Amino acid sequence: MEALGTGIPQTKLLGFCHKQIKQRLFHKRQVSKCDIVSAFHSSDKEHHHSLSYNASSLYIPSKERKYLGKSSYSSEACSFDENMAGASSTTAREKIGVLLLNLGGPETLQDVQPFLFNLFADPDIIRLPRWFRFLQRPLAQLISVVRAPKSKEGYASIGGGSPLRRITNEQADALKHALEKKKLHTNVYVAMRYWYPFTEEAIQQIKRDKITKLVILPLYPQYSISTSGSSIRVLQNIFREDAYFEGLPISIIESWYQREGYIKSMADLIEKELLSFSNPEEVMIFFSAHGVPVSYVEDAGDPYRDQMEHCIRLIMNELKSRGVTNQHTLAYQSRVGPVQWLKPYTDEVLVELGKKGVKSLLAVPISFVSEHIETLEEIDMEYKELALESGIKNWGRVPALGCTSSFITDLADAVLEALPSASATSRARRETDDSDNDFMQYAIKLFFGSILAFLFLFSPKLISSLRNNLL
Ligand SMILES: C=CC1=C(C)c2cc3[nH]c(cc4nc(cc5[nH]c(cc1n2)c(C)c5CCC(=O)O)C(CCC(=O)O)=C4C)c(C)c3C=C
Ligand SMILES: [Fe+2]
Repeated sequence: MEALGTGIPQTKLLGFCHKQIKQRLFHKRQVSKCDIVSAFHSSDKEHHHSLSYNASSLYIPSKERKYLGKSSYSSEACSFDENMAGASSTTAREKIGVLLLNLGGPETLQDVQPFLFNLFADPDIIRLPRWFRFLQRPLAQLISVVRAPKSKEGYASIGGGSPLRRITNEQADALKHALEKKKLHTNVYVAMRYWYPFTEEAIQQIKRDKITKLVILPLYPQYSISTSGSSIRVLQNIFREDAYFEGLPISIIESWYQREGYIKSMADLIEKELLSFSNPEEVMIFFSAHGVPVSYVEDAGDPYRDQMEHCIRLIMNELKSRGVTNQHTLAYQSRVGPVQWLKPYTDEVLVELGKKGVKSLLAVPISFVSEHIETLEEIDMEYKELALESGIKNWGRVPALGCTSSFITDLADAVLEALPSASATSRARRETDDSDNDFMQYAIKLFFGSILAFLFLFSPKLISSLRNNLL
């Protein structure tokens, strides 16, 4: 099993694993055991999992570098009235910021290749062993160029670009208003991981606005190393270099799929969509989650699969309590590259269900709260066609939550609940990575690495295998 065509056994990939993050946080003293447990372990309690910390307490091994195709851009943020004070837990002088984390998407077809470069250059997306990390960017360049034509086709079919920026801005606006209704006046910022507005810009804006307390809210209900984890790592890299952020009380809501408001909002959407079928009780509810490579869960301790399964249990229990007792199933979509991804795969399950005689199916995208290429193209076009070809007669799809008011109100409650636990502690002793400072080791790596990179990148076998797997 190889890691995304690198030729490196997947089982040997190191990356920065979730278990290591937990251990390192423990050893850095500043986060209590209790905080970590609440942040990483799922429970049936109906509150979010949040992690309060001071930025300087976190250890991050690798430097963040990314392609920046444009020289300037503005960060998206809702306006902030400095004189307005918030809810009971804040003081009149406090300036509360909410930072929404999201993936970002190409806005034009020209953006697609550099966007893909940013994505594949992320060490949380292609997880290379330490000694091979210098290959990250050349590999990202190669994979992004090879994959771009296929991705462009997808984006062209949904109007020439991703709707993510627009929808996320609308959600930011709606959240700000929902918080205002609850008497908390905030500035809501958007930080995208792979496209505009980039995380770094949102962070600069927070600093310029002199925010005094920050709640970080990833727009992914379930935690994965590859999504929320990656964005949080970037933030940690920025924060530990900056005295302002080291002193800023911060609370991170790591995952929130188990919140009552979210579960009920999802159940509402499903219930409503079932009614569009002529025989609603016969419809198979088909949850389709974005996949991750199996090694993330089995080797790196990514809680994503557990959280996904738990999330679906909670939604089905909620539906049951409303008298909806349809059959349901979960499958994983959008795999990339030759490695094993979480199973079962959406396309394979659709064919099986067709063979088994399922006639009506309601697809429910479950890992993301906005419409995006994988709902609009992959589910609505590719999977629908496959399902109909496989014998399924009646197809439906639940829309993404977007700005559904019960959902946004619940996110506002999550922010309010997270605020009291935002905390800052004194500057921690920084742990530097010895090997990063060791010039000899670096030179040796570079020498052998260059030879390997040459063999790797210019091998016709590798290039044709990449083409087969990425197109
Ligand atoms: C919870 C959601 C997501 C997980 C987990 C995730 C992991 C993951 N993704 C890739 C590769 C690609 N993802 C792409 C687009 C994309 N991914 C998500 C969400 C998750 N990804 C979203 C919302 C989007 C769409 C953004 C948009 O523009 O609308 C793409 C680009 C599109 C394409 O070419 O298919 C790639 C590539 C990996 C490798 C991965 C886990 C390791
Ligand atoms: Fe993805």
